[in-house]
Amino acid sequence: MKNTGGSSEAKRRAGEHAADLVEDGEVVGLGTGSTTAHAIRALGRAVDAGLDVQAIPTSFQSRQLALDAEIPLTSLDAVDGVDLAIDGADQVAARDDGGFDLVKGGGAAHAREKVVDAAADRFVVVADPSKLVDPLDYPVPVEVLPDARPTVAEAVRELGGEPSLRTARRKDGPVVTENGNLVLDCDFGPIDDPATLATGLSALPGVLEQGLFVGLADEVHIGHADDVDVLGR
Ligand SMILES: O=C[C@H](O)[C@H](O)[C@H](O)COP(=O)(O)O
Repeated sequence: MKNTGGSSEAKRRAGEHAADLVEDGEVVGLGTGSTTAHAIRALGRAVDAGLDVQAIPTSFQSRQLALDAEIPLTSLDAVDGVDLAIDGADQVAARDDGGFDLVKGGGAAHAREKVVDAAADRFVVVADPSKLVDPLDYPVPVEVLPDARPTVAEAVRELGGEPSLRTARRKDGPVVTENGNLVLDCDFGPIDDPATLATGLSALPGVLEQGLFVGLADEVHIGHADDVDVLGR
């Protein structure tokens, strides 16, 4: 379930701005989605011009874009760390401590994204202005083992949410993630305490990963028609 708001020009500016942060010799995490795609293409142009980087993709889509752009690929088990991760978001809310909370997973890639984004020394979110909200109120994607769908759905209701199984547009049946699991989009209405909700969802047996990224992001680059705002520390 994608947050499809925002202009592609704003997304392009945000993505290209973040790609400019990448320095020679760095290991870069490549998020997933339409905004990050602009960053990947821009990084590909920089590689073509001589920049030396290794990238870790977070999905089939970002891997394919990186291959098309001829960006050298690596994996978490082959590097000492990740210098920078660039990733999109379905919603972004500023925190009182200067950080950010996100809802991610509109493309069902949030499990691998969270692993790579959390491993990065610097995690930069790229987004258009429609993604900035207060508070978060986007349905939280919860990736579940197929057998656990009914029990997790019941537990989500007990936490105050309304789960709905994500279905595919061009297939009869559910979306199956790249990890072989299902996705429950869980509508909690306004999320006043993302940290507590994230802890509750992550603790449910059968949940592989949920789409609340609490306090992980270091910066948010918001693209506009003609410039980019950088929010964060
Ligand atoms: O699973 C997908 C990801 O979390 C995306 O980063 C998120 O849905 C934002 O995508 P977009 O930039 O296309 O709005």
